[in-house]
Amino acid sequence: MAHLAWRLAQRWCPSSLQVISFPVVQLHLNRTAMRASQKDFENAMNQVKLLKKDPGNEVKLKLYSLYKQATEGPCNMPKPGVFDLINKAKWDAWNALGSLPKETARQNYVDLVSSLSSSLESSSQVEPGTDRKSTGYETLMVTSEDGITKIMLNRPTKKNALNVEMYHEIMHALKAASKDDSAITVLTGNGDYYSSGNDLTNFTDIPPGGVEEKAKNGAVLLREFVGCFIDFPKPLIASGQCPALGHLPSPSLGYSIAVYASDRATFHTPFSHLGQSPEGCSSYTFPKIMSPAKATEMLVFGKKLTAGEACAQGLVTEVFPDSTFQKEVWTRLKAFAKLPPNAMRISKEIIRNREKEKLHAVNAEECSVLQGRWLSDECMNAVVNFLSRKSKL
Ligand SMILES: CCCC/C=C/CC(=O)SCCNC(=O)CCNC(=O)[C@H](O)C(C)(C)COP(=O)(O)OP(=O)(O)OC[C@H]1O[C@@H](n2cnc3c(N)ncnc32)[C@H](O)[C@@H]1OP(=O)(O)O
Repeated sequence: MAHLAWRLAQRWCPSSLQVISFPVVQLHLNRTAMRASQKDFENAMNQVKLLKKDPGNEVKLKLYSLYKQATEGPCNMPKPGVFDLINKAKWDAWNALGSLPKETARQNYVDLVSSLSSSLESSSQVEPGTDRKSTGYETLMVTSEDGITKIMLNRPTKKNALNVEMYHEIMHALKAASKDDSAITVLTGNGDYYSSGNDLTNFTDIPPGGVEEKAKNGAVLLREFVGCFIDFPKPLIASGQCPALGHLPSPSLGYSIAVYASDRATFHTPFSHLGQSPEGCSSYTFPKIMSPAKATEMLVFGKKLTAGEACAQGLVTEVFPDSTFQKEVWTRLKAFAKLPPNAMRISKEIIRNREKEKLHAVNAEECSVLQGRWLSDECMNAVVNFLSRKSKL
C-alpha cells in the first residue's frame, strides 16, 4: 500500500519528490500576468537563482506559493493525496494565500527575496566560513588541537539531523582522524541537539528505481556508516550536552570508550515510533551494556532516558552539571590526550577486537531488516506525519 502510494505520487508529478530541491526550476514566468513591478519580479527571480545558501523548505514553499499567486491567482489545483508529500506541501502553501491579490503577492515575493538575499549574505559572514573552508566540510566542523580531533555535527537549525551528505562527511572525518596525529577523537554536536537522528527528508528523495532502490541504498549507506564506527581504531568519546535522538546515539554510544553527558542531555531511540527497528548494533550492544529488560524498554518501547538514568544503566560514563560541562569534560579530554597514543590504541583494540566480527554481522543483519522496514506502511506513515507536521518525538 505504501509502495503504491509512493509510486502514484511519483507518477502524478515525477519532479515532485525533488521539490523542494529548489523552486526556481518551477518558476515558469507568466509574462502576461506582469504589470507594474514586472521588472522587480523578474530581478527577484534571478536573485533567487543566485542565492549561495539553501534558504530551507519553509522559505522555498513561501517563494513557490507567492510566485503561483502572483502569476496565476488563487490556488486552482485539486488537492493532492496525503502521500504525495511534496505536492501536498506546495498546495497547502499556495492555498493558504486565499484571495491575496496578484499585485500584493508579487510585491511580497520581491520583498521576501530581498530580505533573504541580505540575511543569507550577512549570515554567511557571521558563520564560521573559515572553519568550513579549512576543513572542507559542509555539515561538520572538524578541528584538531592538543592531540584531540573534534568532529562537531554542524546543522544546528535542523537539530543536527543526518542528511546523506553528513553521513558521508562523518565517515570521511572518522577515516581522516584515524590517520592523523591526534591521540583521541571527540564527537559532539553544535546547538541544542546532539543529533535528531536520520534526516527524515532523506526518505523523500526517491531515485529512478523507486522506493525499493532507495531502501537498498539506505541500507548500504547505513552499513558502511556503522562499519566506520566499528573499525575506528582510536579512543572515541561522545560528548553530549543536549538531547540525542535516533541512531547516532547507538553507534557512538555502543563503541565509544567514554560517553560524557550534561545533566540536561537525554537519550532516545524511538525506532518503533517510526516503524523502524534497532540499528547501529544497538540490538546487540544495548542488552549487553544495560540488561535485556532495560534495553527492551529503550529499543522496543522507545523509552527516553535522562542522562542520570543512562549513566545508571552503563550507557553513559559520567554526567556533569550543565553549567560546568564543557570545562570539566575538556579538562579530562586534554589529560587523556597526553597519554601514550599507541598504548591507548592497542588497549582499545584488545577490548574491541574480540567483538568486531560479531558487530559487523549484527550490523549487516540490522541493515537488512531495516531495508524491509523502510518499505512498510508503518514507517511511511510515521515519516509522512513528521513531514506534514502532525507529529514530533
Ligand atoms: C539511512 C539510514 C537511516 C537509519 C535510521 C535511523 C533511525 C533514526 O535516526 S530514528 C530518529 C529520527 N528522528 C526523528 O524522528 C526526529 C524528528 N524530529 C523531531 O521530532 C523534532 O524536530 C525534535 C524533537 C528533534 C525537535 O523539536 P523542536 O520543536 O525543538 O524543533 P523543530 O522545529 O521540530 O526542528 C527544527 C528544524 O529541524 C528539522 N528537523 C529536526 N529533526 C529532523 C529530522 N530528524 N529530520 C528532518 N528534519 C528535522 C525540523 O523539521 C525543523 O525544520 P524547519 O525549521 O525547516 O521546519
